Amino acid sequence: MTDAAISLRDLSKTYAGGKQALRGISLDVPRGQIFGLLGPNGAGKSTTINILAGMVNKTGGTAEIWGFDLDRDPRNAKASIGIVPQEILFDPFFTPFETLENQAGLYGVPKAKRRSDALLAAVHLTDKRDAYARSLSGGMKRRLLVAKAMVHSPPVLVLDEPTAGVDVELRQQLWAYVRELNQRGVTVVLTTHYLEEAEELCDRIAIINHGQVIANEPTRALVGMASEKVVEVTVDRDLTVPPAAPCFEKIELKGERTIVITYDKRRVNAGEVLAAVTEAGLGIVDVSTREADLEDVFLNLTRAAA
Ligand SMILES: Nc1ncnc2c1ncn2[C@@H]1O[C@H](COP(=O)(O)OP(=O)(O)OP(=O)(O)O)[C@@H](O)[C@H]1O
Repeated sequence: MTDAAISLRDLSKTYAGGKQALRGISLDVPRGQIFGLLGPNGAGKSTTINILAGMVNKTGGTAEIWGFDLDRDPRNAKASIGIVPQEILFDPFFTPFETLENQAGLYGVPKAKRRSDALLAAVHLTDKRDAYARSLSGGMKRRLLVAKAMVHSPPVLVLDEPTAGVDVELRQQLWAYVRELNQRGVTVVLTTHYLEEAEELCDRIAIINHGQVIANEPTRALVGMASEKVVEVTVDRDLTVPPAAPCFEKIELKGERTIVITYDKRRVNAGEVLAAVTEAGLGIVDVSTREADLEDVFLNLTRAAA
């Protein structure tokens, strides 16, 4: 037993048709964090989450949720986790309030301890309390799903691609709520394709590729792993062909006077890159640099492991 919120050891899954979706996933989600699970399509994120949700049976390894082993103590393991699935599935004839009450009933939450109205308020659905679920917008349904996953007050909340297809404003609202829950002590695990969001929101990120963990680091350390940097230089004359230099990994023209240079910060520094521009006979009018972001790291890691 560990004191991690979720602890996976050598978790594997081979589907009935022979597809090996997970090839021995081992990772710990520290308690109290927002943990990101990233990976390209088909990497095994949903399979991992579905195993935790009890919807898919693992074929090897162990999983613990809040210290409870999924095989030996499934009831406590299940009570410790709330899952917001990727797909929106509701009974269209129940209202949001009834949906939450029914779910609380399924989890055996006594009436006196139910918090349906508070949950509806938290996800800004109080004014839809008694509307039919089928009349809710996609975004409202997604918020209701989050509330539904929290009816039994689990210490761990897992969100599978919660903001896919959700507009920017709503995404911000959802993230604000996730942050609020986290501040109140809920450990959050999320899968997302929005790297920027993972970077902004997550304390720690694991990257899965072809059913294996290829990185598992604090977000800052992961972003620091990027070796490429980009510098944008505006020069003093129009160009039709960008200059070349051995220290440039890549160079592109953006408009007539701006060149975008990618360089490897392990090999050269920005001074050398700018000196190469000057040596090409160009005057420098303006410079801006961009730190490599998670996307660069992600592409490098998944490409290297392809
Ligand atoms: N029920 C199933 N039967 C057979 N193969 C499956 C099943 N579910 C998933 N797979 C396969 O297992 C692999 C992992 O899929 P999974 O859905 O876990 O990936 P993912 O990382 O969640 O991707 P996505 O972001 O596209 O949902 C994929 O190759 C997928 O085709």
